[in-house]
Order: sequence, then C-alpha cells, then structure tokens
Amino acid sequence: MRIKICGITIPEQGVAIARMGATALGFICVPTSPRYVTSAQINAVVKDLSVKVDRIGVFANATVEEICQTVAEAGLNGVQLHGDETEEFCQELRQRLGSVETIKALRVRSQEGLKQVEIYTPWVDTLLLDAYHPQMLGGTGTTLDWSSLQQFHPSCPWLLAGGLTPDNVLDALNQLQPSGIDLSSGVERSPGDKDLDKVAKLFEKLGIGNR
Ligand SMILES: O=C(O)c1ccccc1N[C@@H]1O[C@H](COP(=O)(O)O)[C@@H](O)[C@H]1O
Repeated sequence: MRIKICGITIPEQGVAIARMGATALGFICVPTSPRYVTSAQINAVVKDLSVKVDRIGVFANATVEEICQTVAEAGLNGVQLHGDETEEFCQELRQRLGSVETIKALRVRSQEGLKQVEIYTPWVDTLLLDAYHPQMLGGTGTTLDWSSLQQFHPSCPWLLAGGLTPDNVLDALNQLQPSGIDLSSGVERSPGDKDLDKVAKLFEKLGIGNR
C-alpha cells in the first residue's frame, strides 16, 4: 500500500520519514498554505533522500505553466491537483507532463460529489479523496464518512486522505481498501512541522519497519 506523508517543509524530517517507510513525500505548492514550500526548499529535501520515494507537488488552481515549471525545478515525479481543476485541465496537464503521475484530489461534500469521479478517471493516473471544508482547501484534519465509501471502487487507483491519524488509520482501513493513504496534519506538531513520534507510531500500527 502507498503511504504518502504530506506537507514536508524540513529536510531532516523528509529524510527520516522516507527511511521510516513512506512511499511518497508531499510538498505543498499552494502559496496560501502555512505548509507552502518553494522549489528551492523542495530541492533541499530531495537532494538528501537516500531511499526511493515519490515526490509529489500539491497544487490548487495553478496554471499548467506554473505546475510544469515547479515540476522541473523541484525534481517532482507526481502532481496532486487539489483545487477546482477541470477534466480538460487534467488532460492538458497530463499531455505536458508525460510520465509524471497526475493525482486529482476530490474534496467530497456529499455522495453526489462522488459522481465526478468517472469524468476524471480517463485523464488522471490516481484519484485522492479528501474531506470538504468550507474555508480550507486541504490539511484540515477533517475525516470523510468512511462508511459511505464502502462501495467506492473507481476504475483507477485511489488514495484516502482527510484527517487520518495513527489512532484512526486502522479503523479507516478496516472499512475501505484504498491503494494508499495520505496523512498531513494528523502527524504534525504544528503546520509543516512533522512529529516524528507520531509518524513512527503510524508505521508501527501499519506493521511497517524502517528501510
Ligand atoms: O496541507 C495543506 O496545507 C494543503 C493546502 C492546500 C491543498 C491541500 C493541502 N493538503 C492536503 O490535504 C490533505 C489532507 O490533509 P489532512 O491529513 O486532513 O491534514 C492531504 O492530501 C494534503 O495533501
């Protein structure tokens, strides 16, 4: 199962989290976020990584040009679109990015919102479900109603996000079988400052040892 730890801002923490067993590190490229990092800051993390780990940039309503520039500058191999990007936008971006993974995040407000899923699947590699929050785009710590997702079986891989913590992750995984999980605020001391004890507890709960 993929395990993405998102909102990395501090190089030593990114390196430690990758060693603990994360399969992906997420970098918030949304300027309004308290977890925002520049390409130079992402490079400072990526250059010290000694294990293979995906490097995902999180964008919201950025332009294709802005995303492609950051991907090239920061050495990302995946992008997560967390805003109101249309399926046409995903199609254009995917053509431009070639082998870089495209992940479309859907902020689920109701069962009705899940109907959007099939319009995106032809144009993205992976879907991500996050909880809807009226004021914030992401990193909210709000959980989805997992029981309502038990029939969610999209035709492409998907990541479960939204308010996951070391304490509730097994509960979520007992109800759902996502291709991966994505945690941010649930393993933090404060926005962008990861709590390595919480991250270690997460991997312990998942039965994953250091790499
Ligand atoms: O984390 C942020 O600040 C952020 C800002 C803008 C878009 C997405 C953001 N984070 C994403 O939110 C989800 C879930 O976070 P949490 O576990 O509920 O704290 C995750 O996919 C992050 O990539």
